[in-house]
Amino acid sequence: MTLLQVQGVVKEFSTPGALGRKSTFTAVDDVSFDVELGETLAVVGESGSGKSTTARIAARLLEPTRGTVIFDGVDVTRARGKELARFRNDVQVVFQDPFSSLNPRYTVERIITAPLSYQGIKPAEGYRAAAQELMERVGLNPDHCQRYPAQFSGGQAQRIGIARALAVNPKLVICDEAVSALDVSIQAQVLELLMRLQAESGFSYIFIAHDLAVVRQICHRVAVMNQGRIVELGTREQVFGDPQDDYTRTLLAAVPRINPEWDAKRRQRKVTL
Ligand SMILES: Nc1ncnc2c1ncn2[C@@H]1O[C@H](COP(=O)(O)OP(=O)(O)OP(=O)(O)O)[C@@H](O)[C@H]1O
Repeated sequence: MTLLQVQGVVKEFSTPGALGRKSTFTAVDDVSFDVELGETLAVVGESGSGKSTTARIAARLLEPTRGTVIFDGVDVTRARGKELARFRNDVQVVFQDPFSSLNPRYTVERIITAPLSYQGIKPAEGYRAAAQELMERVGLNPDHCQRYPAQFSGGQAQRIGIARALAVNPKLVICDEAVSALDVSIQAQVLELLMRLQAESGFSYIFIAHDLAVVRQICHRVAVMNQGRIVELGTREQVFGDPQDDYTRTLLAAVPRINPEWDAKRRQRKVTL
C-alpha cells in the first residue's frame, strides 16, 4: 500500500541579492517519490542537496512553493482540522541533535508522553506507565522516567526522541540525520533499534543521511539527491550494486569522511554511551 506520495514538489527560498534586490534560490526542484507502508526509503546526498527541506515538506513543517504531498489518500498540503491532526499523529520526526530536540526542563516521562497529550489521548494505564512501557521498548531503564535529558548520554537521548515519536503509533517516522551525531558504535545500536521497531510495528521510515554506509544497512530503497533534484531512485541492490547516475557513483566511491561541523559538535558534547 502506498502511504506517501510526494509529487512535483518545488521549494524556493528568497535570498538577499545585489543592491538590496531579492533573488530566488530553488532548494528543492521538482521532486517526486512514493513511500510504501512498512518500507524504509533513504534520501542521500551531500550537504545542501535539499534532503532536509524535502523531509520538512513531507512532514508539513514547511509549505512547498509548488507540488503536492498525499498521505494515506489525503492531500496534506491542504489538510485542516481533523485531517491535519490525524496527519500530525501519523507522521513523526526524529531530529539529528537529540539534546536540542528535547526540552531540558521536562522529565523524560513528560517528553515521551507529550504527543499523547497534544492529541488529547489519555492512556488507560496512565501517563507514567505509558512512558515506562515506551522506555522499555527503546531499551531505556523505565525507572529513569523522572530524570531530565541532561542526565542521559547522546545515544540514550536519541532513544528518548525515538520513544516520543512512537508514543502515538505513527505510520511514518522521518529520521533526519537521526544517527549522524552519534559515535559509530552507538550509531549501530540505534540503527538496530530502528530496524527492530519497524519489524515489530510495520511503520515506514524516510531516512535522511549523508552517510551511505548507514543507509545501506537500513533501507529498502534509496533516493539520491543532488542540487535539489532526485538524480537516482531505486532499490538498495540497484543503487549500490549498479548505480546509473554519475553523481551516485561519485558518492559511492567517496572515502568515508567526517563532516567537520558535526565532528566539532560531537566533540563539544562528548556524545558517548
Ligand atoms: N530557510 C531557508 N532560507 C534560505 N535557504 C535555505 C533555507 N533552508 C534551507 N536553505 C538552503 O536550501 C538548500 C538545501 O538545504 P537542506 O537543508 O534541505 O539540504 P540538506 O541536503 O538537508 O543539507 P544538510 O545535510 O546540510 O542539512 C541549502 O543550500 C540551504 O542553504
